[in-house]
Amino acid sequence: MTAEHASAPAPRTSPAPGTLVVRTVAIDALPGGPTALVDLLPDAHPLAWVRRGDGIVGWGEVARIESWGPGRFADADAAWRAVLRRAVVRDEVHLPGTGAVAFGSFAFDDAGPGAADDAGTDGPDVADDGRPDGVLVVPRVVVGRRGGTTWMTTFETSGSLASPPGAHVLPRPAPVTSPGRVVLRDGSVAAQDWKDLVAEAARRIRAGHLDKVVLARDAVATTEHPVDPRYLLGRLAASYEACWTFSVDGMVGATPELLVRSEKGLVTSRVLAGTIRREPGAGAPHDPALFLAQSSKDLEEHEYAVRSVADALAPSCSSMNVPEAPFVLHLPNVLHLASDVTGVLASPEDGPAPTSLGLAAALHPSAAVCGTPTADARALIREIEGLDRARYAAPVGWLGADGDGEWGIALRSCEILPSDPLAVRLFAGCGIVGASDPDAELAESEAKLEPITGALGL
Ligand SMILES: C=C(O[C@H]1C=CC=C(C(=O)O)[C@@H]1O)C(=O)O
Repeated sequence: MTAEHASAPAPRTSPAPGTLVVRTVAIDALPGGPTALVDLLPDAHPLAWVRRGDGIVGWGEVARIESWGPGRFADADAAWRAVLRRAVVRDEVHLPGTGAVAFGSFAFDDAGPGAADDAGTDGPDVADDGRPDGVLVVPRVVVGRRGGTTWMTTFETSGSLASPPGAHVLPRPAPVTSPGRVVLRDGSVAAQDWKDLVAEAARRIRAGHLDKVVLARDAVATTEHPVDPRYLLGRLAASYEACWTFSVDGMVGATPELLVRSEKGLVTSRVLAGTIRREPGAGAPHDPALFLAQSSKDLEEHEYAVRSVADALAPSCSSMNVPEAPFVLHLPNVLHLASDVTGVLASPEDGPAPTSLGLAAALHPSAAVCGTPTADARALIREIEGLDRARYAAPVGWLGADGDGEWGIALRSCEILPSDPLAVRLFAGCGIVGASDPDAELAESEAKLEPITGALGL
């Protein structure tokens, strides 16, 4: 069913769906290591969803689905199913990520391009570029690996299943290029001014207007040479193995937060909120993990995030497991409080179960990136943040033909601006509660920028 929204343009599939011939075959094992898949990617528009060396990468584009506004998820989901109705698929491997898949990236906000400009944003001109609020890219070639199995999927608009996959031989991509000298500057809101926003948000929370809000900031990196996304991907995949390294339509990053995975009826979400820097400097606690696990401010932030995920998943699940206490996730830059929420997808009597993208839509925006209550937090973000979040903090991932898939929250990420290949916009946000300290939050946001600044060579 296509969602209808008066102000948003209708979704678009280009080229218009014809018959798609999809074929997956097993191929020889790749070398081991976390970058084996991303090392295959060509420089133009690489697609990636990789963790610990497994996952899928893709290139080329056989179809693109674009959607806008509040219906961006449902419209994209419906358009994907329309593509699949005309697809002929032969899958000789049958693993998650084999057969027909599309890579997707969505905007954080419902309001569409320009929303933050109305709030007086003074950043780079990225909002009114006419870009869609959601995109699903159907590649020409996918290579995937899971456990010991490696496969290739080809997508063709002509040909037959009898013919061998057109690109059975793995490509030898052009050498990865360095961005050269990189200069980082403040984005929409100067770092020092951002602390005032944090103080204002904490004041409103203490005054009882809301419980929690996540405030984000951006920074802009300008580079000497055009940014080769693979330069970032290789470094992120090697350094942040516990994260999902992604690249979809110019959005590149390594997120530690899995919004939802739906696989054969099992739903999983890794919820993160509550953070301590790895090297917080003088006066730091002797054992940061213990400090974090006992920090009432961080436990409060975390509890809101877990609750929002559990509440959003509950209507779609017949049973759920919500851990009583979080564990501490260790990353090279920060430690997080983390909870893995799992559920069994219910089979509704009145129609199909939601796809992974439908579940992502129900979960977005969780309290890990927005706040509690959601509507109040969103309103405060729009009022004071002064930032067009674009696709930061929104679902990014992949969707399969059976609706299974994985969607991360696009954190620890950057947007390679289509309008300027020498500019990259980086994002980081922090959960604010009544006890939040502006200096500590600014330092935390700097630590959250590190995956991308490090990948850029800064
Ligand atoms: C919003 C971000 O992180 C979220 C995820 C983990 C921990 C968070 C925190 O402790 O504030 C944030 O909720 C970000 O990295 O930009």
